[in-house]
Amino acid sequence: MLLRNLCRATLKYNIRYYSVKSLNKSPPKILITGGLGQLGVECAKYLRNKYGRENVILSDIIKPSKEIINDGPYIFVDILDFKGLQKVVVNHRVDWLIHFSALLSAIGEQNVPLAVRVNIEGMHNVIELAKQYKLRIFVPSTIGAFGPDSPRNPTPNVTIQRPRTIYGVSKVHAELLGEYYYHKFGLDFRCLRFPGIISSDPPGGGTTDYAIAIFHEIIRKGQYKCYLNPQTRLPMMHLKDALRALSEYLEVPNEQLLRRCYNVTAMSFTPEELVQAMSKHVQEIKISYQPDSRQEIADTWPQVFDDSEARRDWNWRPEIDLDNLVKLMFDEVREKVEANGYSS
Ligand SMILES: NC(=O)C1=CN([C@@H]2O[C@H](COP(=O)(O)OP(=O)(O)OC[C@H]3O[C@@H](n4cnc5c(N)ncnc54)[C@H](O)[C@@H]3O)[C@@H](O)[C@H]2O)C=CC1
Ligand SMILES: CC(=O)[C@H](N)C(=O)O
Repeated sequence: MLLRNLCRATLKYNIRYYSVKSLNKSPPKILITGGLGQLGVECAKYLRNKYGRENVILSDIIKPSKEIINDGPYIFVDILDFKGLQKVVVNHRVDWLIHFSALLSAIGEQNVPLAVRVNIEGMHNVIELAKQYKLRIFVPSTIGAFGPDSPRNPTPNVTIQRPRTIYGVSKVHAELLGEYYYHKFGLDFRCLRFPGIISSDPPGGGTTDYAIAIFHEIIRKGQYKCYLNPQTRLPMMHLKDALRALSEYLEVPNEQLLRRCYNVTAMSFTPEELVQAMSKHVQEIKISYQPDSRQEIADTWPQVFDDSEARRDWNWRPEIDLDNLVKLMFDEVREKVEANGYSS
């Protein structure tokens, strides 16, 4: 089954790749903002494989490691500096902008003024820039763009959105602004609402982070104190599926898209179910539960995400289920922990 899915994905990928080549189009020049976070580094690797090393420029306001520099082009870009952004787009002849810079849900609640600046003012800058230079712009949204008034199981693509975090508010603002610029100015705005993304890299301060931290803590110490209740169900996806979704979505012809914002997901699980799946790989897991302020956020978010519109319009299909995710995470995190040592 997995093999069949992989073959189907490879075939699809090749067809798309061939279609770009056969039209004799040169690959797009892509700029990723906020690129040194959980998603950006792997996203750059993924897209460099597809479009060429020099065509994907990673940027952030953080000093990069040697590995980042060796991987491909990296530059300083502060999304709050409009002139600086203009200079980069002009000098590097950017075609596509992938806008990752943001403060996530939990960290955003700790510094609301900064979240307003980065998530809302930053969005104003990049969207104006994309309009001025006719860029294709991708902005990720999130399950956090929904709130207590939204249907939670399942949460459809179009429904009530009344989030209670500044992160969610800023993402609804980004979705609406993007759709407005699309209708008003013809801007090629594309947005996927992601669930919690799981990978071995450190997450940026979200509500779904437990599902990453638990692997690091169990491998290092054999125990984990979870900040969510055992029955808190949230939609999730492995990073590999998220990057494939992003990359496939960016290549869909405009006329095929009936929306500019799509829900995508792969699975939903609770901490309890995750522990159960993990227990097939380790002898003993000591887990305790001590809910904190993130529980209140999780209680307002979707439990099951309905991504049927993405499946219908551009054939979105996740490939990694819970058991595969757990296996991948054990392999990836073990490798990291062994490379960096067990104490932290
Ligand atoms: N990780 C997840 O589970 C999900 C992520 N997303 C979205 O995907 C995007 C990327 O997420 P992550 O990589 O997890 O976030 P992250 O928090 O790991 O990385 C965000 C990056 O933004 C950068 N940044 C902050 N202020 C900046 C500024 N003024 N100029 C330029 N860069 C700045 C930070 O240095 C950081 O490297 C975000 O927009 C997030 O909302 C959406 C749903 C799920
Ligand atoms: C789901 C997200 O957007 C993020 N991981 C968060 O928990 O804030």
